[in-house]
Amino acid sequence: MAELTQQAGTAPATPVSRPGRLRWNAALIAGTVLLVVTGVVVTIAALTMLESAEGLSPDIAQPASAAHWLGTDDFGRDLFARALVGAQASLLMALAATAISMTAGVLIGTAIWTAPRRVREFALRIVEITVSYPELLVAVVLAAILGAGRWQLVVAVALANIPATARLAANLSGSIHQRDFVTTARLTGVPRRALISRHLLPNMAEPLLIQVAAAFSTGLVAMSALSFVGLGVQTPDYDLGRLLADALPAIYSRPIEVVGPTLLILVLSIGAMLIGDGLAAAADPRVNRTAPRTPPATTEPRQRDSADAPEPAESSAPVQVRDLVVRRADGTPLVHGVSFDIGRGEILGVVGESGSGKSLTALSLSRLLPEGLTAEASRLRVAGVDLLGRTTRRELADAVAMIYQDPGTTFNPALRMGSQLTEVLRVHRGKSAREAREIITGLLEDVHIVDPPRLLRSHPYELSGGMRQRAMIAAALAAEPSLLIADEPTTALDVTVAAGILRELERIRDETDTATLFISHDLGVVEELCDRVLVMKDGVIVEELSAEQLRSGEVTDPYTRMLLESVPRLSTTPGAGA
Ligand SMILES: Nc1ncnc2c1ncn2[C@@H]1O[C@H](COP(=O)(O)OP(=O)(O)OP(=O)(O)O)[C@@H](O)[C@H]1O
Repeated sequence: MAELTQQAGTAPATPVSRPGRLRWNAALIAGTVLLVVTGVVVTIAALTMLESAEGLSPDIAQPASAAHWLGTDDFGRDLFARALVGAQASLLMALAATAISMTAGVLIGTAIWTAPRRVREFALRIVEITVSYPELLVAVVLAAILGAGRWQLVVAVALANIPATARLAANLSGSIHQRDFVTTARLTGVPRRALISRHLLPNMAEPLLIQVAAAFSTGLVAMSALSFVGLGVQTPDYDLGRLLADALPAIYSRPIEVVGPTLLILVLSIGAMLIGDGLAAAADPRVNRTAPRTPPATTEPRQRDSADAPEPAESSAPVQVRDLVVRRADGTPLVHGVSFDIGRGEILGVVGESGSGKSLTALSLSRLLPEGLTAEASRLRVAGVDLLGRTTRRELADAVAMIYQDPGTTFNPALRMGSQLTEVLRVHRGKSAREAREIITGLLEDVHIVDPPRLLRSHPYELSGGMRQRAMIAAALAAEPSLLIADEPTTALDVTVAAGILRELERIRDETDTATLFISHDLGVVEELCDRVLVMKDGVIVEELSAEQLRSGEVTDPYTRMLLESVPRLSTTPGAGA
């Protein structure tokens, strides 16, 4: 098996998003140097030049000279020192406003995405409405309400900046929410706080850093503007805006008075903008890649009114599905009354063309139907858990585990594999981190990972597609699920790697009691792997076959026959195919 020899650290077969590694570029370096140098200079100035900046002296209204680089004002205060000290005040206020607006905005934005659907839609609308008002206008109104003063100014500008950050955070959460690793985390019952701190925030870091730079730059300019028009810092305090306002009356007679504050506003805001541009340029475009097929929602299937349906036959199978119907919000059925069982240690294949309802059937069993879709059935059970009633996250996690098509989206790119793979054991089984690592190491060995400790130390992007898919299988087995749903688990893998994954599924069938629902387009794979096969078309099961019937071509439905005929076969008969 080709991928077994591939160790962590080699090039991945299927690249996944790779957050966190900052790639420096000219804009980022220039912006950082500009801001850091200015920050250091103004901080030193605030500590050492306070007397020249604020002490009265007889040298009033002096022109620029070696002693006073920008001259002095009408009270004999050194304008260069005042500009530097004022810049420090502006810098600190802009940092405070940025910290407040970013914290509040990110909390609001991520909370919106973990809220119930109606609350979320309402909150998103409110955010959209508030974003439509220009920030500066909102800051002016708030500053007028709060009154003049340093902290009032900080609060006004911070509040005005919150909607933009909240919208960005909500949009980012929305897109990350749809990725498989978040779906998995929800399926395994990861608490909401951990979902936000472990899975959402680390994957939003890059765009949020860019937003920090933008919020700082616009905040600094807004504060300076408000102080300039008299709504911010008041005499005797001063910031850059206040210094500009003080210089205004003498703008024609002594224009040099505006030079210091103007230059410092420019330097600080350009520094922040360069950092923002640099971060945007450095951002790995793959970070925002989303390849979700199954947006999460814990839609609870409804008990179907089965007055005219026949009484379901008693069955001891761990997975029992009767009369499953999945509908759109407008009532249109997408899956029409599907029924099947899966026995212990049995692999049931589901085949059919794209859109035939395979995934929706599987997602009904894991309660992860996309929003807007509802499921009804007269029976929907996995290992005694009635999915038509109320179930806890833990019951669901014990009952069902999923392996997805694209191992590149299955794991959170920001976390090491060890932390993710042990999550279900720590969350559900109450295992200590050490116990969880031991168990998962054993499971990784079972799925033929050569060096489990090394894999546990790696980030997902350091692994090949085959290794990630094996790790996904190990994580799924950690929950000891009664039902394993494998939704086209080999589609994104090359043939050799795919063969290894199929062998793992066979091994699970042979060595455990786990029932497997194996979804595939590929009838060739299904006839090799599965014990039984359901053929779906337009949301209906058109035929159910044993693997033997499929192999020998004993099919009755024309659609199945057509699918069979489309499977390429190698003939070993001499002369055949010539
Ligand atoms: N969120 C949704 N809203 C509305 N219709 C949907 C939604 N998800 C799927 N459908 C529709 O339901 C039908 C069945 O989709 P499903 O994803 O189950 O098909 P599938 O057989 O798994 O296809 P594929 O092999 O391409 O994954 C399709 O017609 C699809 O367009």
